[in-house]
Amino acid sequence: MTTIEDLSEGIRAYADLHPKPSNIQFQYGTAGFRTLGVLLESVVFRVGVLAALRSKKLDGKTIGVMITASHNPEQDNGVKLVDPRGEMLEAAWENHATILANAPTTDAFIEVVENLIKLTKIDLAKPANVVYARDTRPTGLTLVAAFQDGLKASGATGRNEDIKTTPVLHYLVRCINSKGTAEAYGEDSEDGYMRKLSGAFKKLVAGKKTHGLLIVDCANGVGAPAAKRLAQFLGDSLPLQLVNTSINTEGALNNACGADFVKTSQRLPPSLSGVLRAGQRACSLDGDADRLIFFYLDERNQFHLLDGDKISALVAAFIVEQVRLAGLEDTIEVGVVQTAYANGASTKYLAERLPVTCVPTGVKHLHHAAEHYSIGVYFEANGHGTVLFSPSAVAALEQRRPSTPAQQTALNHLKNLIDLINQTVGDALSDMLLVEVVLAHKSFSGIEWDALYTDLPNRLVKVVVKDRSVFKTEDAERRLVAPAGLQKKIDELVRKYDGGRAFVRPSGTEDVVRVYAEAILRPQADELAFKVAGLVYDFTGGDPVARPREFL
Ligand SMILES: CC(=O)N[C@H]1[C@@H](OP(=O)(O)O)O[C@H](CO)[C@@H](O)[C@@H]1O
Ligand SMILES: [Mg+2]
Repeated sequence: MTTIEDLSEGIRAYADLHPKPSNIQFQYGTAGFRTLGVLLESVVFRVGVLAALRSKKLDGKTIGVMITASHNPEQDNGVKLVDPRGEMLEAAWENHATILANAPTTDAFIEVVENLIKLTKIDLAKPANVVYARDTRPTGLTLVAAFQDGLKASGATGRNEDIKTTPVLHYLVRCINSKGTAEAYGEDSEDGYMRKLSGAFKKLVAGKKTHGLLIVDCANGVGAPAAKRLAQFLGDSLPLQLVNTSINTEGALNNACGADFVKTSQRLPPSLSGVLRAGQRACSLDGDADRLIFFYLDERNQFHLLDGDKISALVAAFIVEQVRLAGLEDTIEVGVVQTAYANGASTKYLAERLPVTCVPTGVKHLHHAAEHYSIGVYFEANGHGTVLFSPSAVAALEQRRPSTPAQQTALNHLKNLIDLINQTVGDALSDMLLVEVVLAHKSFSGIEWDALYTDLPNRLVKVVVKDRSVFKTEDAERRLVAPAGLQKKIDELVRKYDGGRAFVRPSGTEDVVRVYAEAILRPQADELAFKVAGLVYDFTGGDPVARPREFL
């Protein structure tokens, strides 16, 4: 496809098979496009064309496309693009994606495509390469077919990876594009990924005791087949017991299981009761296996959550320790990135030990901020995160000539961590191995890990408002600048609570405003959250009749 005319003709041949539903506006948000799966055919078709154009723009580098709605209900689906280094799509192109998705007719779509080509100076003679995968949702196959039509319409070469986890797709993109270069990331296959992770894991835990059987809740999603394969590669180095692995059972995906369920409801998935024993650890993946939450039951069978903040604290402290043991504390600065949803106790624990940055919600913000440290650790409280080693940190590790066996050991550990950690994106399976490495090194069970700091009781509440776009924030979303006057009222409330903190922001993924509150005592955290929720509701003219009863 070398001319605009060819491309327009190609699009015309397929676009009418996937017409845009007339009453819907699509938005490429924090997680790409996401809505009911049956509404997305036109969007994925157009994303096929967009991915081809993005690839041409980048000299034929391979672009990734993942069809998933992560932790959302089974009937939802979504699609997002992955840039050549395995990172999220460049922000300017999110905008192009939204415009393309909303063109009302085939003619209008062709026109915006032509505009995009001119605006971004795309040379259509360049090749286009796209690698794509989907999660286990029932709408996935139909959407893949529509997406493939988008590739055909634009003459792109596609590589179908079928059912894969989101992090594996990101990994593949980076491997394909870095093949044969000095930055070669690995073998571009799922087994290559498994070999890389499990190989590094085995080296890191050699001579250490891992902690018996780890229960893995796979959310009845794509994590199940991936974890099964990983278990084969891990062998005895980390025995896994997989639960919630029914990927073909209708309605099972993310239903009363998975990382989002555990984090949001702060309790054990019912399917694990009677399976998880007191003192034993377990973890939950989300529907596309890029989030991870740990938990355990104490001797009184009380549930304890070990969330993204706890993972961050555990991992950051370990890396700082290894950097010091390697004698590199003056060369390598380890820093942590969080969002406002990080538990206040975690921020305090971390800030006493290393630099901490707070950024707005959404992984791309965390990822970019983490790139500013030589080693940047980032996790959202909900369990999405990873660790980034900058080129300068990698170089420092390579150049370092250790003067003692202890320095040599720490240096080896850090180098193996680079291979263990999926640096393209948060990765539940890679993070699970990372946590197990640190626990093995520290001889920690869930209890000692949990004791690093005590979470402040907290509560997250959704408020449905008429128009969430009137909510504007500043200071990494911790304060409202609009609607005018509301922040002052929130401040007045917060002041009345011991250790109180609360903030309000519009969700980027749902049509709600979120209220977060924490305080020293559980009833106080709840009260503060429901008072702020009530305040937000009333302040924005919420209907008194429909006012949720729990709002105070
Ligand atoms: C409080 C919360 O968990 N918010 C989530 C949620 O964003 P919202 O903008 O809050 O809807 O979805 C994002 C994408 O998955 C995730 O990055 C973020 O952490
Ligand atoms: Mg996810």
